[in-house]
Amino acid sequence: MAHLNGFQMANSDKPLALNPSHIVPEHKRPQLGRVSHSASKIPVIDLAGYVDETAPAPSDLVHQISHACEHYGFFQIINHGVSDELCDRVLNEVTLMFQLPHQERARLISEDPSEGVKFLNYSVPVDDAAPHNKVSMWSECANHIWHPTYDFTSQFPECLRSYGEVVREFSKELGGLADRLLSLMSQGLGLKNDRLKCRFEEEPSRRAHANYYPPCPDPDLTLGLRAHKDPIALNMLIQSMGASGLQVMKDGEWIAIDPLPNALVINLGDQLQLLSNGRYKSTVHRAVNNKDARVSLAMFYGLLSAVADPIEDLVEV
Ligand SMILES: O=C(O)CCC(=O)C(=O)O
Ligand SMILES: [Fe+2]
Repeated sequence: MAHLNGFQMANSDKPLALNPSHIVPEHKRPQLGRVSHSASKIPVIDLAGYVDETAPAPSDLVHQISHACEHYGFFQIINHGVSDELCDRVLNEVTLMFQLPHQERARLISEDPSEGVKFLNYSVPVDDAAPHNKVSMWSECANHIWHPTYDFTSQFPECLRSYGEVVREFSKELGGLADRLLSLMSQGLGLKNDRLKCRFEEEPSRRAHANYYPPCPDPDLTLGLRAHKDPIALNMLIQSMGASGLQVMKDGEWIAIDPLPNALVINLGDQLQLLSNGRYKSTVHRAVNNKDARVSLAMFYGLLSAVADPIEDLVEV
């Protein structure tokens, strides 16, 4: 079987080739021909001019954010204040990281949740009715903590140095962006600007997932990431231009979030759904494959523990 540019998963002793472990049972395949690629189906919100999260935002902007959070749980943002040049450099470094010799990545495979950085190859059930039948996802993930100020890369191995440098720079920017988004989301819930931010600062969790989806000879038979909701509060994601892979379930239909120049994809996870007392939605999404490689970097932010209770002011008594 033809090898795919010689890419080798970190957990494998052979170059990657499509084999039975990757093949999704027929009734759970992505049916790519049925996916909607209509750009207008997921909101695109322009943050131009919104720089100070401590000041009240224009009511139209607050409305756009709360509408997207309530009805979609997903949106894209443009003019978000993170330079295009930096986003390009980050995505380039993600690509280079997955071009490291597979032995170097294999050394960083770990089950230890406290590990600073680890590589993962997922093998997961895709059908609730058959929880023991696992399918290998056609993807690899590098998972590490991030922080806007503290040097989280000091424990990174030498081979991730240049990735570490750029992702630190990016994390500074994303810390500020998270503050602005949480301020808008708080205002959308009728709360004080800093209400959500203060809640997260009690016990913050920040993890990054750098995802690599290798070129796939038959994307219709595989999944990059199975359908899931993110358990955390907020995800801020950049994706490579070109191949489209991220898809969102809306009204029973899969909708592709095709890469949009200079945009970040924002989605809410289960914690924000709970904190907002169900007003904001955590939405099912998945990643599918292409004949070409795709990369993304998901920056997750939320609370360390699962959230049980909504923000007090949102509970009617
Ligand atoms: O690669 C993507 O676009 C999806 C990533 C994602 O859903 C995740 O890391 O949880
Ligand atoms: Fe996700």
